[in-house]
Amino acid sequence: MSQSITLTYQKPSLSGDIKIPGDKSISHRSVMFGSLAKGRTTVSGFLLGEDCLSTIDCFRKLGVHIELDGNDVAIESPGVADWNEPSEILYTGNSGTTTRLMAGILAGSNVFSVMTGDDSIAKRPMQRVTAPLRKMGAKISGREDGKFTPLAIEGAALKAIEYDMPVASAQVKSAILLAALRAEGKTTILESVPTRDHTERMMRQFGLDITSTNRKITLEGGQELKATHVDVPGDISSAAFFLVAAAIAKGSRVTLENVGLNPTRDGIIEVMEKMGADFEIEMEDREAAEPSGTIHVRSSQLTGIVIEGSLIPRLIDEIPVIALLATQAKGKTIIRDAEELKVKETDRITAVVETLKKMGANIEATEDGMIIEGPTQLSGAEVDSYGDHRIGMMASIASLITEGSVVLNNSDCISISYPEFFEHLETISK
Ligand SMILES: O=C(O)C1=C[C@@H](OP(=O)(O)O)[C@@H](O)[C@H](O)C1
Ligand SMILES: C=C(OP(=O)(O)O)C(=O)O
Repeated sequence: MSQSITLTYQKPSLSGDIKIPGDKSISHRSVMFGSLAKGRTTVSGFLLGEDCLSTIDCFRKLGVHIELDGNDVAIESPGVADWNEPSEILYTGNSGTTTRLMAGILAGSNVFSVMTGDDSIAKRPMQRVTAPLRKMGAKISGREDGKFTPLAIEGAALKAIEYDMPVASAQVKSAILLAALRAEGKTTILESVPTRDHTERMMRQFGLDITSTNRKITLEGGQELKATHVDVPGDISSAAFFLVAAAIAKGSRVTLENVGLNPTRDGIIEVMEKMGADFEIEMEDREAAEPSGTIHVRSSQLTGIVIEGSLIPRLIDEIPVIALLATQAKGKTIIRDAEELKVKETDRITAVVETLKKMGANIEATEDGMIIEGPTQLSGAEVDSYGDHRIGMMASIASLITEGSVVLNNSDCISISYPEFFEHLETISK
């Protein structure tokens, strides 16, 4: 039952405050770590997006007791060594993070399990995790020899590896680190480009000894996790939609509270700065595992820039909405080194270019990104989310500045990462 919505705005000036909901990456990890640790872990600020609910569902099937009370979660776990062998298939829905991190967790567990997800997950590459996990001794079988879901994983005794990452991916790094926890010996991971470090930070929060210097991460297997409390900050990838909205809708002034500002995730801030956006950041001045703050943003004149190299992993999920931002910047914006976009929920290079072209943008796809020339007055159009939450939200934000309505088909997928999105859009566009 896919929904279609018509978005009609008279080019409003946006104003008001939004409290950004919990970070998706950190919410997933809070339930994973809380389930690995024996005892009671509590979480506040948890994201109630469908992807994170898929993670909860998987651990419930493994015998972990998980209670939700609004954005608070209480996890009571017997510890990884005493999970139940699930009688049902672990369904990971639309979530790449759940599927890949669970592969690492299940590889070193004591249970046999089968994991599968939706049609989008079925197309996403899994060899990037199954190959290194097999090197560690994991017993994994799967479609096309483990290239795709479904994956069947028989928990096994693992050994440490040294792994030079062939792709810049926090999901791959995290899957290996989670398996390394249960492996004999010291695992070393080498990253050529740094990726989000939420797993490393949370490992420390749960009392583990992990070192990370010069893109080399090491973890000794066999360490015990200590159950704790996790405070999840807001998701900068969700805030990105409203940062861009306020930057491009003339006369806007918007405050975004509770924005996670981990330096491995804040590439969009660097982009906005270079483009000449008008914003201020107030950092939350308390000790926390993950930094966060409030961002005040106003509309301004923007200039096109080049976005490439080590900046890409720091803003990979924000590229759809950054492409929209670039349609309103003067001159050329070039996004390169972003071929990973092709293996997200959909091929995001094609989806972004087709969607913005329908609205009249001057945008072309390249092998590893896109080139956008602005500024362009966008026009209303009928578009599709491609079943991808980030494409659906990008198109919805575009409707704030289009001449005429945007009809968005398949809008329901937005609840994957941001169930309150339309409510928040209403709040600032009234
Ligand atoms: O580790 C994570 O939580 C994530 C890592 C990124 O994926 P890759 O590891 O595939 O780059 C990102 O795109 C995804 O939304 C979440
Ligand atoms: C790519 C994303 O998530 P995942 O890989 O977890 O499906 C995303 O949220 O943009």
